[in-house]
Amino acid sequence: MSEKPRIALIAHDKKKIDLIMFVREHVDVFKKCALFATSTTGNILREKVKLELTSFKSGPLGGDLQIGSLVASDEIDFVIFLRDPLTAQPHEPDVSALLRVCDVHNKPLATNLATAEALVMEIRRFLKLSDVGKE
Ligand SMILES: O=C(CO)COP(=O)(O)O
Repeated sequence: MSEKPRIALIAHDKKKIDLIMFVREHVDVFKKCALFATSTTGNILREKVKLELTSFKSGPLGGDLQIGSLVASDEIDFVIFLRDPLTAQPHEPDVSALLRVCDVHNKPLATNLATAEALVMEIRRFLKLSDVGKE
């Protein structure tokens, strides 16, 4: 892992509120990381949590593939992708491609909140941050 963990944050529309609440809860961690996001997810996190992120195109317009490309070139360490398993996505092939490339390159990937919590615990340990002072 690089000195500053590099994390991609993505959420499908029905999961965006869950992601905002999750990121708020662990904002002390996320502030110490380099963050990447798809367009709408990034805009919402910037507005609601005041985080700095590098954002790419919206998922349906190729953003998942752009993030997948960073995973393939080892420019991302963790992916938190709260996907909506109950709604058909027009860009499902792109979603699958991103999940696949994470497996190909053995990148930690959380697709639900329970796993995202486990990933953040690991990042806290890496950053030597306790969870006592978290918001
Ligand atoms: O669709 C997405 C992931 O597949 C997310 O894209 P947005 O962040 O632009 O909504």
